Amino acid sequence: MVALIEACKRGRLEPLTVEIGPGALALVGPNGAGKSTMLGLIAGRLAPSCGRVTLDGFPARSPRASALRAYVPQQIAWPPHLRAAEVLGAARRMRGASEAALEAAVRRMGLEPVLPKPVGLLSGGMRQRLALAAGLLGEPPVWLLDEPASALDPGGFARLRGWVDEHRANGGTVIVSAHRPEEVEALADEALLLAHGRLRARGPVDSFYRYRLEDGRDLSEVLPGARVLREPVDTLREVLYEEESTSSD
Ligand SMILES: Nc1ncnc2c1ncn2[C@@H]1O[C@H](COP(=O)(O)OP(=O)(O)OP(=O)(O)O)[C@@H](O)[C@H]1O
Repeated sequence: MVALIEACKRGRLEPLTVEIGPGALALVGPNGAGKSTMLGLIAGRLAPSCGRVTLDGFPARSPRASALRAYVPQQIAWPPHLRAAEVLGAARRMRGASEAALEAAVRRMGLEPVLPKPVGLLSGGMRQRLALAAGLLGEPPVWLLDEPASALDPGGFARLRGWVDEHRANGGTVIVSAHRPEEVEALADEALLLAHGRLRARGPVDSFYRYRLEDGRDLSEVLPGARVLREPVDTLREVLYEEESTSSD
């Protein structure tokens, strides 16, 4: 399975070429960097302004590509009176998945106690678990997760991590946007850094800090928020924390 992005989105993402194979790739970068835009392009929710986006050669907006991927956006507005079980049932029918796949997804995310509840009465974390279970049930090869961990408690995060680990061990692809270094380190093997709509760097999570841009400059030279970094850039953790602390100035 290969996702290929040779595309741009006007005003949001400059032209870039990215090939993504099996494994887990984290999209990182400051607010407004273009992470959700990139996920939206791969998810077929956004049309590129130039170029093309394909999954295994199929255009991202084609039905063939949609059968290959699951997309869990940052927020989903379900009608509040729908029960969690009804949301999952609708997702199962839409995906053409089995009852067993639905039950497995419910167990994965620990949703048994909230199945009879209207989604409008669920906590933010439980809604996020529901979004993950509904989005990932049936487990297509490519998972697109937009900040999946932000509302999860440690128990929910451990469940997500376990599911992601198993998917990547089975040869699946996970593309996940995340801000917190501990989430990036837990969920991904590789990180891709976007800033201001441009691809800045890509490298293994555990050696990202030693990554140099193709033009020879250090990461800290092109990320405005990273200017204050100690030299050399020591860890991905440091890059993101410094970016956070300078953006609140
Ligand atoms: N519907 C839209 N129409 C036009 N521009 C948009 C739209 N949604 C987002 N943008 C802009 O596109 C750029 C990239 O936004 P995007 O949501 O992809 O960033 P992000 O990296 O996911 O940010 P965050 O970390 O805040 O979620 C930003 O400048 C944003 O203001």
